[in-house]
Amino acid sequence: MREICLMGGTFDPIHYGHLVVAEEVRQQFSLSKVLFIPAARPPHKTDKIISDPIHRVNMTRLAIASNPYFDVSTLEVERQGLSYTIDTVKEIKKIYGVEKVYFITGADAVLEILSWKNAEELLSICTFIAATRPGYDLHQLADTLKLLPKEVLKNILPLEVPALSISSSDIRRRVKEGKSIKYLLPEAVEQYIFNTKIYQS
Ligand SMILES: Nc1ncnc2c1ncn2[C@@H]1O[C@H](COP(=O)(O)OP(=O)(O)OP(=O)(O)O)[C@@H](O)[C@H]1O
Ligand SMILES: O=C(O)c1ccc[n+]([C@@H]2O[C@H](COP(=O)([O-])O)[C@@H](O)[C@H]2O)c1
Repeated sequence: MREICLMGGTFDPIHYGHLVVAEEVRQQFSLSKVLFIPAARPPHKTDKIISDPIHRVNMTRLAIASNPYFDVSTLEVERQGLSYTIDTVKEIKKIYGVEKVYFITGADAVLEILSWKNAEELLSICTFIAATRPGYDLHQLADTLKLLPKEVLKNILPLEVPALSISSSDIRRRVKEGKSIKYLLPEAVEQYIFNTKIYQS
């Protein structure tokens, strides 16, 4: 394998927004593997209450089970400290011996890329695929990205994906309010959420 694509996220829970983006990227870039990496401690969410990583890994495994190109890595869950992407990309390169690493982010996340740990180094060893999500159209994204330095810009590829207005926070809120979450995420994940009652307290 020469290239690998990573999809990092809190995945609390994973939903069809994540899955559609990953499948679209896999197809458009003809990739043989997309690795979903649940972040143990997402660096920009230290003030937020996040479900136990075990639950988020379990849900991610259930969600990707039917796609032979998708896999889950527990690398960040096993690592101590905050889940910095630079550390993950370096580790992945070592483990898989790949020449090229892609990292999928939503357009909202990529606009904050310069605040990530060692952003310049990260952008030199990894290509970011910035998927447009609802509210962030591609033209608006391109205009904003123009503000970034040229060296950074060449390693960020904006990509239009079928827009799904789904977010994990909305799903958690719906569960708390006793509303339906059907068709927002895979049925196995929906069952897991109801069996474990993770979002009900
Ligand atoms: N509906 C969506 N379409 C495209 N990208 C998405 C979508 N939802 C999340 N993403 C992207 O997937 C990555 C992981 O997202 P994350 O696990 O934080 O989910 P989230 O739905 O954004 O969660 P929350 O609502 O709790 O902030 C991020 O890069 C985010 O921008
Ligand atoms: O490395 C960083 O500094 C960094 C800062 C913010 C987010 N990230 C990563 O970006 C991915 C999406 O994060 P989030 O918080 O939107 O779920 C996840 O893999 C995080 O670990 C990484």
